[in-house]
Amino acid sequence: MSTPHISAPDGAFAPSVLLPGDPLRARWIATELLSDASEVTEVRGILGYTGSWRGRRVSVMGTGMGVPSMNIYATELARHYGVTRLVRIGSCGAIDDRVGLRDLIVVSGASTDSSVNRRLVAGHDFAATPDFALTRALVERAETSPANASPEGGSTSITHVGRVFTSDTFYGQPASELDLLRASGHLAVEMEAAGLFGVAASEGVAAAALLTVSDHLNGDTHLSAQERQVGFSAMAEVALDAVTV
Ligand SMILES: O=P(O)(O)O[C@H]1O[C@H](CO)[C@@H](O)[C@H]1O
Ligand SMILES: O=c1cc[nH]c(=O)[nH]1
Repeated sequence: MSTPHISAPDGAFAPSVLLPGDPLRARWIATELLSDASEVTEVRGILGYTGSWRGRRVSVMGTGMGVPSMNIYATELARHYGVTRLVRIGSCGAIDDRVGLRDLIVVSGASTDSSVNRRLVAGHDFAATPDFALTRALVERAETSPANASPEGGSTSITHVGRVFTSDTFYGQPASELDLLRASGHLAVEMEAAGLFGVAASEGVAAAALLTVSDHLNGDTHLSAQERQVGFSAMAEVALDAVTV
């Protein structure tokens, strides 16, 4: 079987799929972290892989950027491939000064300027929240994962749990809007989490989101490409641990 956007045969995906926005991050995770990984889809360059992590079967696939793209891939995975657990692993731009570069954010809820989820609630505002058990597993793994441990003890990055803002746009958010988001308790901005939580609710599957802070929008600081790779491997290992317990 294939769908308009996924060319994999039946059974090609594991029940749990990690979802980075960047398909090349999916490939990096498959080749560097998974055992026996094989490519299962490549339609439009959105790469998907299935392999194993500590002996448990797991998949990883890119989603592209933005809510509409996430909506397509998450829906097709849940509806046509029997996927029951979807975990976004993405980058984000922090807007709260308590959150630093490289920190992890386990998303507890996502506000959004996207209108997509309103279709689920007759035009009203949808509460875009993740699955509690998956979210708890992410928090526990982030706090104990060897990938996130420093040689001196403790963690290499701080793990935050909180609200983020899913934006339809990467560019052009005025500083006044970021001020409002910060004042109303949002830790960071990104572009897919609320869309994923909406699909999970309508398809009856579990979803969660784990983010690495790649940019700080208050101070205009950014991780280098090399640092992104190291930071993202910690995030990927935490998510792999959380979905394969
Ligand atoms: O790193 P990923 O997962 O792509 O996530 C973030 O990066 C992209 C923007 O550069 C958007 O998709 C945003 O949500
Ligand atoms: O959406 C995003 C992702 C990373 N960094 C940002 O500033 N925004």
